[in-house]
Amino acid sequence: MTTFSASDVPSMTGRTVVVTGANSGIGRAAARALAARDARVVFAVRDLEKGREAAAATTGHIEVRQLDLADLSSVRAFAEDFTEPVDVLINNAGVMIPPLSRTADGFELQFGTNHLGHFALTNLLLPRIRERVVTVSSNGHKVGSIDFDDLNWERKPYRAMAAYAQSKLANLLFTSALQRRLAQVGSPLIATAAHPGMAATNLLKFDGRRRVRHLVQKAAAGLFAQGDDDGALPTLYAAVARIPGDSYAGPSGFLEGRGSPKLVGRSAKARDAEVAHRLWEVSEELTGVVFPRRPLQTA
Ligand SMILES: NC(=O)c1ccc[n+]([C@@H]2O[C@H](COP(=O)([O-])OP(=O)(O)OC[C@H]3O[C@@H](n4cnc5c(N)ncnc54)[C@H](O)[C@@H]3O)[C@@H](O)[C@H]2O)c1
Repeated sequence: MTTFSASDVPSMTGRTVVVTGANSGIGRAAARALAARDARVVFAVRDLEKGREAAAATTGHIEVRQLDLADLSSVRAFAEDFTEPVDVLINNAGVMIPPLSRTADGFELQFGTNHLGHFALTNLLLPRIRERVVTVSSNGHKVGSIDFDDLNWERKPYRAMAAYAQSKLANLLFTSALQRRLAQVGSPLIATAAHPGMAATNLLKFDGRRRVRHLVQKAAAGLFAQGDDDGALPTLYAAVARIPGDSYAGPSGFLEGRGSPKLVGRSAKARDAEVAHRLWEVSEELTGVVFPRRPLQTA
């Protein structure tokens, strides 16, 4: 079995890594580890103030830039301002089981933020990406399915957990479809994915509106969850290890938490190439952002 810890991250001197949601949790821990290996790390954050606070507490070459994944105009503005090369993009930011709410463009918040925001960001940055795109999914993808008839919960009663699971399944389908497209155009870039197991981050923050569910989650997190640094290891592994495109990294320890990261399996639904292709096409329509026609890095 491979063993991998933050000290196995190679020197990142001269490399730029963009981490969405780098002000908190797993993203922050991954960003810290990459900065410690001399990467220039761009904190792509919704709240500039929180981003600056997190950056001030991080040693290394950090830049903070505003990005609201729940607003496509913000995603476009971020990508337009970003004219320099990006070696690794880490699509980490996420929201989990909020009450029904919508993005600026009217998408259900979890599908819109976790999937569509990152879909648009990745495709807009792709001509400047040199190595890989890492997208953070979840074990929760295993109970997810993609409801093409009602992706945004406009017709059926809202079930926040099912919407989270759909968005995390979408993260894996996106990774596979992206990898396929990259290979088709002869690009050496790779798309990988990761999940942290369970980590005690702000994602599990107590929300008075869902008292019982959150108390159960808090208890589970207290018993089983890892800290942010351990939770970030699969992300780091997916970002730097010599692994093939479309790899999915997760933890190997007890209850899939703790322990060295390794490549892990995914649900049958996450391996469905037809669904991945259809989701890609629908995501292009919904966001108005397409796989770039401009030349990508080629082998
Ligand atoms: N913590 C866990 O146990 C766990 C388990 C499985 C998967 N994950 C995944 O890990 C990733 C990181 O989550 P975390 O646990 O570190 O939680 P976290 O709440 O600590 O971090 C989430 C980050 O996403 C950012 N974010 C949310 N909405 C945004 C938006 N509209 N625009 C820009 N940034 C936005 C937040 O500001 C925050 O920085 C998520 O994708 C989550 O689904 C976490």
